Amino acid sequence: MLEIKNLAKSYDTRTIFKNMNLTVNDGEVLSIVGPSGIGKTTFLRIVAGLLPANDGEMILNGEALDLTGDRTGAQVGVIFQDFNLFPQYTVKENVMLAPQLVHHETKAEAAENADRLLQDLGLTAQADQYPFQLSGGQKQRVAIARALAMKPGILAYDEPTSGLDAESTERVIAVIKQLQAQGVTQLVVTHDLPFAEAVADKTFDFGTDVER
Ligand SMILES: Nc1ncnc2c1ncn2[C@@H]1O[C@H](COP(=O)(O)OP(=O)(O)OP(=O)(O)O)[C@@H](O)[C@H]1O
Repeated sequence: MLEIKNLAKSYDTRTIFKNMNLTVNDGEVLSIVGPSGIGKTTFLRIVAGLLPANDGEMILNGEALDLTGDRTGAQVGVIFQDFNLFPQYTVKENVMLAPQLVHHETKAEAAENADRLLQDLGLTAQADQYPFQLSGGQKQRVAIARALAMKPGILAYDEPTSGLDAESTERVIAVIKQLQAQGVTQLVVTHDLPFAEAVADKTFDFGTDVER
């Protein structure tokens, strides 16, 4: 479960949001919507531990997350819009790298987990390919596999359907639902309302649900 209490963020003197309160239960999918420039990416970067909050708390499965913008743990897995895959590594290597470096998994353990995740996400045939050889939808699923390999308490996606065709969007919906059935808690920042409708258990609207 993710609990957000009284979260606030300003850039200099400009308040982007304040008194933000939110609870996402295990296995729930929360969609985060709102007009352009309202603060969704800012919020996601705070959740990811990349940007400091000015005030508030974020508690994941009973553990307070660092909100100084300098988090070292891997409690939150984030799938960014540009995927940030390592271009010099194969798909499987992309998935294997961080668990070995951060969780000190052996190469054999990391390989076994990567094989399983790639199979779950329909990417077994792409395991030895490089990111430049993949479609947008395949890159998206590699980014999801790579995030899941770190066994995060929550997964957060930034605009996961942007640039995807209808078939790839359907596939992302299927992946999110599959993870939801496994009890994975997920946050989805999106402009795509039909997509939000298809995956979300509940919606947080930055246009109306926060103070500023
Ligand atoms: N580093 C920064 N310094 C100052 N202001 C910023 C900074 N980053 C973002 N902002 C401002 O904060 C506001 C929220 O930006 P943010 O990118 O979070 O919005 P968004 O809801 O994700 O928009 P979009 O849907 O267009 O991506 C915007 O007005 C933006 O100009």
